[in-house]
Amino acid sequence: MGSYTTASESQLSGSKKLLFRQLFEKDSSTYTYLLADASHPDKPALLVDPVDKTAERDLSLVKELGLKLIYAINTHVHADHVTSTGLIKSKVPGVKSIISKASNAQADLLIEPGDKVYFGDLFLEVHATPGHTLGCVTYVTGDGPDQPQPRMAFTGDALLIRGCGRTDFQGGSSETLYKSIFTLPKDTLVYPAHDYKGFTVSTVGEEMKYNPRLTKDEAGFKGIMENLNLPYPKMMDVAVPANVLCGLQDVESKAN
Ligand SMILES: N[C@@H](CCC(=O)N[C@@H](CSS)C(=O)NCC(=O)O)C(=O)O
Ligand SMILES: [Fe+2]
Repeated sequence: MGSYTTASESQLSGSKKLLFRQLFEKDSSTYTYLLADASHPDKPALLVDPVDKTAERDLSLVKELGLKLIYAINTHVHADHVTSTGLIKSKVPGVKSIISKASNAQADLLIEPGDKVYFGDLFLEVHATPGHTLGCVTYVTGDGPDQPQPRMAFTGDALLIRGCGRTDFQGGSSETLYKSIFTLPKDTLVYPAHDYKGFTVSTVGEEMKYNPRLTKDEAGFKGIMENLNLPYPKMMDVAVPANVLCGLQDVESKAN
C-alpha cells in the first residue's frame, strides 16, 4: 500500500497547476485519486473513489499537503469495497459527496452527463459510461487552455487497463458497455478504479489498440463478457447496500 504519483505535475501542462496523486487500496486493488488546484489560494481538492479502509491515510495526505477537501466522489456504486465518502463527510465538515443520478444512490450532489465539478479553477466533466453498472460515469479533466493537458479520464470500472468492468450484475450490459467507451481523444490518459495486474495508467489510444476485450467486434466482446465466469466480489452483499448510502450503513463502528 502506498501513495505515489504516476504523472508528475511537470508532465501535465496547462496554466493552472494540478496537484495529482494516485493512491492504492490493496485488499480490493482500488485506486483512489486526489486532485487539487494547487495554484488557488485555498488549494481546493477532491477525492475520486475513496475506500473506507484507507480513509485515514487519504485524509492525512490531504492535511500534509495543505489542501481543502471539498468533494468526495464516486464513479459508481462499488460492489467490492465500501466507499469512504460518508465517513469522510463525518470527519471533515463541509465536504460534499457526489455520485451520478443514474446510480440511484444517495449523495449531496447527484450529477448528470455534461455537468462540471469545479475545484478552484479546474474542473471534471461528467461523461456517461454505463454498462458495468447502469449509473457508471467517467470524470474527465476539463477541456480548455487553462486545464491540464493531456486530459485525464477517471474511468471507474467501465474501462480498465487491458480490461473492462464485468457486466453480470448491477444492471450491467455488455452491449451498453461496448458502446459507451472510447468516445474520448486518443491521447486522453486513462486512470481506472482498479488494477489487478500492476498497471497504473494508460491512454485511450493504447487501449483501442491493445485492450484484448475491446479490440473485438461487438459480438466477440459479448462472447468474452458472457464467459468470464468470475466469482461475485467477496464483499458484494455488504458493499452494495452500504454504498447506496455513501458507505454509511454501518457508520457507528467506523467513525469511532
Ligand atoms: N475478486 C474481487 C472482485 C473482482 C471483480 O469482480 N472486479 C470487478 C470490479 S469491482 S465491481 C470487475 O469488473 N472485474 C473485471 C475483471 O475482468 O476482473 C473481490 O472479490 O473483491
Ligand atoms: Fe464496480
